[in-house]
Amino acid sequence: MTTAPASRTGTRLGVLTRRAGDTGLLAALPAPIGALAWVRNGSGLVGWGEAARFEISGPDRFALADRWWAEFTASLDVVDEVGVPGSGPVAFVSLAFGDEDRSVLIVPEVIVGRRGNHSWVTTIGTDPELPVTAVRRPTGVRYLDGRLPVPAYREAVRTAVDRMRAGEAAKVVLAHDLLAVADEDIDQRHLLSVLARRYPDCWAYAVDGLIGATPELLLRRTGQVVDSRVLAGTTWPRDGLSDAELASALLTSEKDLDEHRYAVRSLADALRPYCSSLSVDGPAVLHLPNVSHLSSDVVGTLRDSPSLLGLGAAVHPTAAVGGTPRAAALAMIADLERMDRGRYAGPVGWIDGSGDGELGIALRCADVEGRTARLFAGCGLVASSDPDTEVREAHAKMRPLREALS
Ligand SMILES: C=C(O[C@@H]1C=C(C(=O)O)C=C[C@H]1O)C(=O)O
Repeated sequence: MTTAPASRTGTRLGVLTRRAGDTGLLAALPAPIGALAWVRNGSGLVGWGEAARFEISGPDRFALADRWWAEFTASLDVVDEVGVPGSGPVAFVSLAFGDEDRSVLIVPEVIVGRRGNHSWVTTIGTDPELPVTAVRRPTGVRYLDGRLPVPAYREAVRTAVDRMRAGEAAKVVLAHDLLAVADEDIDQRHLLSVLARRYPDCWAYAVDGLIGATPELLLRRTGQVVDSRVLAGTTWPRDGLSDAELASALLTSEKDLDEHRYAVRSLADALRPYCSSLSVDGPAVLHLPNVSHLSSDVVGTLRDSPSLLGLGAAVHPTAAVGGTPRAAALAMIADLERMDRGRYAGPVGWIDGSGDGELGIALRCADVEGRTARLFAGCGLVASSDPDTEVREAHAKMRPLREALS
């Protein structure tokens, strides 16, 4: 399914990027819904309003989104007084994990950006000049089963482990969901600001109601350089263990190292054909307040100038969120999860008019609509995984959103 660009037809849209004072990104968001964000350690982009929207589903979603963005940017009159990645026209991107669900690109009317010493405001078309309303915290939040409640998830993990022991796949990532319902419509800015404050090393994001803070960078393109942060292999704070003890447990766990190797290999193998050089640095341990992960950084020099979405099509889904071999793992996910992942575990981030941008993996997130938030979390499984441990790991991964909703 394709929908036509919803840009204002007939006239060329004007885009103006001007330097601005550094006033804080998330605090600029004017309204409780419709937040667009990609923020880490106080830098990044936020946006609001919609100058254009493109929705798509199907196996060609990356290519069709890419083509739409190229055509859309070619139709703009751009004045960019800053000239860094993220200035000028930007689309916020949130693509579905699978072929069936809806993917979306949104071009805001207003973007506020910060990168290094640069701060700017971009307007696309007209600035709606919305007054900033007060941020409201959600009240009366209660939790309900999602499509795959915990007992059914535990059983799905058990079955996946049995099937991997029988040789069906080496790694598969299974996820489950949970519903949170508040008394009133949830203010997306509250979730974003709590996530950004408690998880400053993650990328706090919001696109069309999908709100989260991901520690995993699928791909970033900055000119000819492409890089990625691959995570797989997880533990979490317990029994008073220090960070050093958690790190040494992870770095010596064959199960976690296996999970990690599959994920790095899937990303690096898919990226290598596009690169004249590619290096992998890791694994090291990334400590977050709720979990610690094995983490590897991959950096490549691009041979030509493939677009970020084109590269995304080549690497998604990595074995961090799919499995190994990919086709067998995806078949097992469809068979055992029996829920739509929607945009969870899909690429999320932004692209600009010169082909630069950042796509994270949409983890540690909730799909927010009105009073309801649908939370997701998943775990990489290998033949030696234990169902109860994986259920606890998924619980730890939902903690950021539960904290933000409480
Ligand atoms: C699937 C998720 O996380 C992924 C799975 C991990 C693991 O199994 O160790 C670690 C990081 C992510 O790549 C999630 O957070 O929902």
